[in-house]
Amino acid sequence: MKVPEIKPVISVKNLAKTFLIKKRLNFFKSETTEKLAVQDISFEIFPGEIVGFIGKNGAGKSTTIKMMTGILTPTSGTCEVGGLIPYQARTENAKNISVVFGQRTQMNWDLTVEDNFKLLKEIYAVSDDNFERQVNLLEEHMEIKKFWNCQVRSLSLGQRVLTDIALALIHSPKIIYLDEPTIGLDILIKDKILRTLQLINKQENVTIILTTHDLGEIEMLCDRIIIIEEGQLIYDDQKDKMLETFSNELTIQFEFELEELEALRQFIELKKLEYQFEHEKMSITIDQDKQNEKEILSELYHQFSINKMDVCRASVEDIVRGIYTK
Ligand SMILES: Nc1ncnc2c1ncn2[C@@H]1O[C@H](COP(=O)(O)OP(=O)(O)OP(=O)(O)O)[C@@H](O)[C@H]1O
Repeated sequence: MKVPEIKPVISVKNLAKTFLIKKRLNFFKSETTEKLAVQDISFEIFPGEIVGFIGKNGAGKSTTIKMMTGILTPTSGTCEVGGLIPYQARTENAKNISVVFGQRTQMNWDLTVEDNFKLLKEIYAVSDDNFERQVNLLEEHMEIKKFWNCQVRSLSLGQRVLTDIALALIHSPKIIYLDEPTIGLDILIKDKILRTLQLINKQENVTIILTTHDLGEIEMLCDRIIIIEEGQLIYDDQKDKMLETFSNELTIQFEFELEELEALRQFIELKKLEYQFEHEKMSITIDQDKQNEKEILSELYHQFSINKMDVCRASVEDIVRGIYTK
């Protein structure tokens, strides 16, 4: 959708996955039930897009991604990634993609970081020149050489995830799937990881598919948001469009003089605004479809002694919370 005339790098059509769950009732009998994890999902992803895949626990995100990476075979529908059917051409597909799980590592714990990089170089048959170029690029952005001679088991969680992401980029994949990459990490390392992903995306045009429950991460990194709910795709659009469409609410927070409380309350009720207050701090919500924000702000300033005013529009988090609870 960034550049519609370019061919999609991922094309998913009417994808569905049903799991068969066998439950033993007694020694002789068992019962098989079906779990429809993904139903009739279709979308296309274009080279260089950063797409946030979100949804509640158990919504079907991982199952969809597992079909895109070739780990699972769909029950029906099709999925094409870089011109390949991932579950039919797993080895070929693996050369074009990388998968990073925040909770798990693809590195060998007993080897050093350097040895893990060299091992993957051999597995993906990366040439010496490309290896050097990529290691230098990753050093520039992620300072991986600091841990070069460390055994993986001695790394902290943050250092390990950072190194895992760097390692995932060593064969210059076209697509990188990240599943909760920054879970449990402190704000500094999280920021470093997200900035590096942004840079890699810009410089190398790597397509990024990110699954996370951290909507701040989505807000910072993603161009586009796909929401999955009970196995179905319920939202797919550019992040900016989502903000534009749904952020018609504006919250104004300010401090006021307590003796003006009653007059202020009358003003707010007359304007039919929603409000909350605690001590001398007031928060009012303006629905821009129904109320004129400029007029209200100007009247507030002229009629009351207002201090420290903040105007906040809805964030991706507010909007998604609204969509989830609909
Ligand atoms: N191998 C499996 N066998 C049976 N059911 C499964 C299997 N894998 C997933 N499911 C079920 O399919 C549904 C979707 O699971 P999935 O892991 O795709 O959700 P998710 O959106 O990734 O959730 P989370 O955010 O918790 O990781 C859930 O009800 C889950 O219990």
